[in-house]
Amino acid sequence: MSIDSRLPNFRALDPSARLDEIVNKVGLTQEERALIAEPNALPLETANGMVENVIGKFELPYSVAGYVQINGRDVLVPMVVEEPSVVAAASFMSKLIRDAGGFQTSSSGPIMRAQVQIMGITDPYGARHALLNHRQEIIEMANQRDKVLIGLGGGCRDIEVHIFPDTPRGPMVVMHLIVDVRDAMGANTVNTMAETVAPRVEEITGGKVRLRILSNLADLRLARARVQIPAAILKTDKYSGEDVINGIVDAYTFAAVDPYRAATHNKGIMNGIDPIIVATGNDWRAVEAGAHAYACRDGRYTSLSTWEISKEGDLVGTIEMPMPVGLVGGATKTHPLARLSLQIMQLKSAQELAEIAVAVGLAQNMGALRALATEGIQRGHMALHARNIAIAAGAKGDLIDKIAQKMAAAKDVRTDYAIELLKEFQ
Ligand SMILES: CC(C)(COP(=O)([O-])OP(=O)([O-])OC[C@H]1O[C@@H](n2cnc3c(N)ncnc32)[C@H](O)[C@@H]1OP(=O)([O-])[O-])[C@@H](O)C(=O)NCCC(=O)NCCSC(=O)C[C@@](C)(O)CC(=O)[O-]
Ligand SMILES: NC(=O)C1=CN([C@@H]2O[C@H](COP(=O)(O)OP(=O)(O)OC[C@H]3O[C@@H](n4cnc5c(N)ncnc54)[C@H](OP(=O)(O)O)[C@@H]3O)[C@@H](O)[C@H]2O)C=CC1
Repeated sequence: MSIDSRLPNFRALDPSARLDEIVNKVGLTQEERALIAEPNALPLETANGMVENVIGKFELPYSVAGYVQINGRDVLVPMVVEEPSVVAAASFMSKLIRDAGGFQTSSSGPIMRAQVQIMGITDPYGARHALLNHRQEIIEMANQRDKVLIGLGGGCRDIEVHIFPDTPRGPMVVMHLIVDVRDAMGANTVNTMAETVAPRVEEITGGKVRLRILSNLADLRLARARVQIPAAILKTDKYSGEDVINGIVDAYTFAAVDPYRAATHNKGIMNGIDPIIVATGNDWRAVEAGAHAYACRDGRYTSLSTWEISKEGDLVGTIEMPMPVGLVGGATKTHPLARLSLQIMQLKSAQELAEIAVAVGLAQNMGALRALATEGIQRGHMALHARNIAIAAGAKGDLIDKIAQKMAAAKDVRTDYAIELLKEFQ
């Protein structure tokens, strides 16, 4: 079913009316609606089965970003995040990008690496060749364990052997299993394979296998997004489109050359990505680890995105990064709201989810750079953060927005001012 991801006036509705709009657009049932609306989406019994030492549940806001259009397909994007202005910026930039034709995305196959560390070897180059001579046998052995994955067209595809000839503990050989994990994130899948082949690896090399674990530097599982936006779409009351474009490209260049800035720039990208990873029950630590390791792959930490100016003078943004996410496995099927998030996005494959995540990451990056390079981050962000401050100061009901608006208008968003205003209004 194709949907319309535009959400005009959505922000003006109350949460229940917003939910009705999403239910209607996506065609959710009343039972599914109730899961989002009611406070017990994740039963304690399920939570207790997910992790250890559970004493309760910790809730976060569940939002939907609008206007996202990817390769011509409209997608409503669920986001779970505690930080104000993230969802607003994702929607706003997706709206501008949509007017310019939307996101173009692509991805590599869902390929993960597992590492098998081999110690106690005096002839690491000889061991490498021995392992490569047994390549087919090792692949077949790895594939014996997971019939479901093989049935789905996945499985171990290849091996690589890396050598560290001179470590403080002597020569180290590291064999990689290169595994197509289909629609899973794949950690458990590849870890099982690595443990399965380890005894044979010891026989082949005469060494001692130590670690058998996936690598979170998922550099064979890349997702990409590209946008091209004419200056006319970017102009504001105070800035010409050319000013905005030059500001964004200068801001990107700062991140490209300076790791202190790149860390913040990439945090802005992850502002768009992490909330989708959380909303779908995926492993955000794995995504974060992969992102930052990839940002440093040439030995110098740099930007995960690029911003350039096309021949026509348009702004061109791109992003390419690891995106190890699944539609099955982990908590994706255990957490009822994670299942619903996948349904809201109407996903058919993990690669589609990966592409949506990086597209929203790119939009989020554009939102932050656009604000930073023009009026500054505080106007838009602090106006929304003011509601948090008002709540922290003790405001309830209508007073939250009243106090937040007053602080934003005065450009003075502080808890002590909020407390002062609360006393005035009460
Ligand atoms: C915050 C905005 C979007 C306001 O921007 P604005 O110009 O006030 O927005 P607007 O009122 O003209 O609305 C435009 C659209 O934005 C959306 N929108 C606007 N407001 C809302 C809202 N309340 N609730 C829901 N949606 C909202 C909404 O889609 C709306 O269109 P509509 O659907 O109404 O036709 C803008 O100022 C912005 O994009 N700022 C950047 C915010 C940002 O990056 N936040 C991240 C937190 S800061 C950080 O952690 C990262 C950083 C900055 O350090 C990274 C870095 O340094 O690179
Ligand atoms: N360093 C890290 O990042 C680590 C992360 N983890 C955790 O591992 C979990 C993810 O592991 P993962 O292997 O994805 O999870 P699971 O083991 O839960 O699920 C993967 C399994 O699902 C089955 N499956 C069913 N349908 C499909 C399909 N369409 N595509 C692929 N597989 C399918 C497969 O076989 P079958 O049915 O036979 O199982 C596959 O092995 C996360 O919770 C993560 O936090 C764990 C260790 C380390």
